[in-house]
Amino acid sequence: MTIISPLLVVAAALVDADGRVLLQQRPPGKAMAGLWEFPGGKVETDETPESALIRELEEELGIRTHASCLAPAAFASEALGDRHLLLLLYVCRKWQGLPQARHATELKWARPSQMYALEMPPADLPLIGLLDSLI
Ligand SMILES: Nc1nc2c([nH]c(=O)n2[C@@H]2O[C@H](COP(=O)(O)OP(=O)(O)OP(=O)(O)O)[C@@H](O)[C@H]2O)c(=O)[nH]1
Repeated sequence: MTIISPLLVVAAALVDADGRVLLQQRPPGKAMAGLWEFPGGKVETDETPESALIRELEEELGIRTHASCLAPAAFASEALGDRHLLLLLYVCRKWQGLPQARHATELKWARPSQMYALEMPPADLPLIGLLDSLI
């Protein structure tokens, strides 16, 4: 039997006062370039999922938040090349700073209903409806 090692990724649905969610566009040169995704990234050794997400939000957007502001919301489980992606999605409504695209090509605020018209990674598609029922 082949053991597929899971790739643990954390991501945030940052929700604004109008119920819109921040998406970022993956830059050229990265896998899935051009697709719109939730900010986040891989959980590194010795990190908790929450500390990894706090680090990624600071690196990618220049915003600061706290573990108490990260509400576990949904997860996705999807084959990704020779790995298996486990993506943990948190809802976050409270952060400090104005999100800036430090790594992404562009940022966009979108309601879940608008996400169906955007190109997003396959793992994210089941998350859209779940998010819609949560925010
Ligand atoms: N951040 C994020 N990653 C996602 C989403 N959906 C999804 O399939 N992924 C996948 O999860 C993996 C996250 O890796 P990444 O490359 O963004 O992570 P990272 O910031 O640690 O990048 P690095 O490897 O350049 O250091 C990628 O394979 C990415 O395609 C999503 O909504 N947000």
